[in-house]
Amino acid sequence: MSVLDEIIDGVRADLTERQARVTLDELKERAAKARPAKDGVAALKGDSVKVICEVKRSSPSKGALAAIADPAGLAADYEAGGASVISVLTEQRRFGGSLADLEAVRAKVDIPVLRKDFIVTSYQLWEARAYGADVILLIVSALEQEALVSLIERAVSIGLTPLVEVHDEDEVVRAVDAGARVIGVNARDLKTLQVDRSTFARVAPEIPDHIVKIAESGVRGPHDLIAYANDGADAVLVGESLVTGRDPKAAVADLVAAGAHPALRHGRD
Ligand SMILES: O=C(O)c1ccccc1NCC(=O)[C@H](O)[C@H](O)COP(=O)(O)O
Repeated sequence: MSVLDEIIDGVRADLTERQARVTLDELKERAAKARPAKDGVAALKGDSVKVICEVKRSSPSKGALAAIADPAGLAADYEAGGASVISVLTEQRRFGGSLADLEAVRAKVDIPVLRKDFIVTSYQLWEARAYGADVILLIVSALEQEALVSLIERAVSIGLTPLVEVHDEDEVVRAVDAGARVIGVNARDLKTLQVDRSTFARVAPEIPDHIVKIAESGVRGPHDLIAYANDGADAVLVGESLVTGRDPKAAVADLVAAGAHPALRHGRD
């Protein structure tokens, strides 16, 4: 069984427990009272390369990364540094996240918030909206095509922007066929957990021009953002280097400044 399979088994077990406590109707009522969702696509487009900053306590590949007692405070620092979107890992067992983290971050920042989790049912989409998310992650390798199509449709219908994650060219075809408008290429192989930054350069050319392209994982600093941007990234998603660094706000500001460099505008206008 792969690491991804193991994670999803745990996600399904936790989901069963939450579904027994909170009905779908209750979630929908809560979602109806939430602030309207912000436009994730608009937040990720523009002249500069955008930065998505992640609240990440631990990971299957590295174990504990950072305690993060105040996820909302960290998110506020990211926003002050110029982040375009905050990513909140809500998976509990392997990443130490929660829906409470999502809710706290949503209450603190004005920019769009991504619920980063392993979404396999529409119940989790309603949870995402009920706790204030604007964007959700759908991982192609974790979903049958029919489920991918239906989750994208349902997400859009309730105002969420789906970020559809791929790892290879075949998954790009599936994501595009399913109607993705935002595609993230994850450099981390979810079976081996190895990060290969060259994945984006190989896979991104297969993504049609009108789709927002995000390079996920392995960004250690501005040099990696610039490399991803030169290979066509509209945005980068950064976790580990921000949560393990000494000054997240300054680190984000450095990334944002690199992403706004006029030299990167070539081919992006
Ligand atoms: O981070 C992991 O070890 C991991 C393992 C299995 C599935 C997903 C995993 N991470 C989720 C992510 O995609 C990253 O948190 C995100 O792209 C940020 O990456 P990084 O900047 O390298 O922390």
